[in-house]
Amino acid sequence: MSIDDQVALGSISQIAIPGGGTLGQADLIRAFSVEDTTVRFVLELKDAEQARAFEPVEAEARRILLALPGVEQVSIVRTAQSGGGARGGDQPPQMKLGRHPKPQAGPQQIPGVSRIIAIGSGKGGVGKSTVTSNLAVAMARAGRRVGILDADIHGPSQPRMMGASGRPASPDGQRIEPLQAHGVTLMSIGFMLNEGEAVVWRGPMLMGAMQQMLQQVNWGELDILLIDLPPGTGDVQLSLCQKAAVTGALIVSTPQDVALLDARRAIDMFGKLKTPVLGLIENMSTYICPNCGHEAHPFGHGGVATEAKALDLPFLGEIPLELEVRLGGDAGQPVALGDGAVSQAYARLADRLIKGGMA
Ligand SMILES: Nc1ncnc2c1ncn2[C@@H]1O[C@H](COP(=O)(O)OP(=O)(O)OP(=O)(O)O)[C@@H](O)[C@H]1O
Repeated sequence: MSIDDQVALGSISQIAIPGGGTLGQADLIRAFSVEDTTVRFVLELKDAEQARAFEPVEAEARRILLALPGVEQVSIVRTAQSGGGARGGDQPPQMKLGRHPKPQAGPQQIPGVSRIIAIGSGKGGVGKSTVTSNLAVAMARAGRRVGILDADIHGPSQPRMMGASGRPASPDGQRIEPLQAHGVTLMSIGFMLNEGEAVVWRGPMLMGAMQQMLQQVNWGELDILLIDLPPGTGDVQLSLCQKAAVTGALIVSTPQDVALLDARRAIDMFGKLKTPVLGLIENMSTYICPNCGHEAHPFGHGGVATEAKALDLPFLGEIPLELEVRLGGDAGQPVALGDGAVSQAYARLADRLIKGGMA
């Protein structure tokens, strides 16, 4: 049965919203679409606080839509990407980051966060940040409560990839309110810096900054927090695994030998830090020419699966090389929001992690 999108939209317009009025009056619904049996839309909200307050509205909308004949799936994403107002505009929050770490007895849990997964790579530029943002979106679409901590101090790219340009607020200078983008709770070390500012923390200062990002951010209730690490095997990885109870690490690599060699070093490092490696992901695997459909393998193919086998680690899947991935990343609209081949590859990856109890 085909679903009339105006009927579907109209069915949720009378839902009462926090602060008075109805969803329809408040004009908060964006990108409403109906495809086959799935209804999708974005609820565009002002900030993290409003995004939280709208949880019951989302639940009610889901309930009403699922009761409509023909609707089998509902995907609602709450975003709060714009700066301004209570979130502190375009200035970094008034909170000093990069102080000396507080003494702590071993790795700590983050209150409310069930699992922490670090995403690492040996080599730079293999797509670790792209995989992080898309995997987060895919898991959010699968109904998980997901956060991203962008800890790539040398080149934080999550704000751009997730399209979050505002600044988090820290009203009391002690706690930080993360942003929301595409249904994902987001904090980046990049939000704490002025544009063009370089980070030169090392050793203890870096450890203090990592501790603050983990413990002083109001993460809320999350099923999973993904941590986008800098490439390689440095201080951030060390700080993270010493400060936080990391459930495990995912390693992203392209299939060619040089990348795999570096990936092996990263795997070795996580072993030394006693952080289990949950599996390997091959990025930029197959390239299918959009014009003629020819399949090519610019970086080789299957190298990561072979490596995983040799190291007796799970191979979690491969992500094709596609122009849409880069365009989506540059535009702040991760390709996993759509329905193409790459989005499906991410949905499979998310499903595998969820079914494996890792997310
Ligand atoms: N599957 C893909 N298809 C096409 N382009 C991709 C793919 N994966 C990543 N890219 C592009 O490759 C570039 C590098 O990706 P990304 O920044 O995610 O890598 P990284 O490993 O996090 O890099 P860094 O070393 O800077 O942390 C980006 O421009 C991204 O859009």
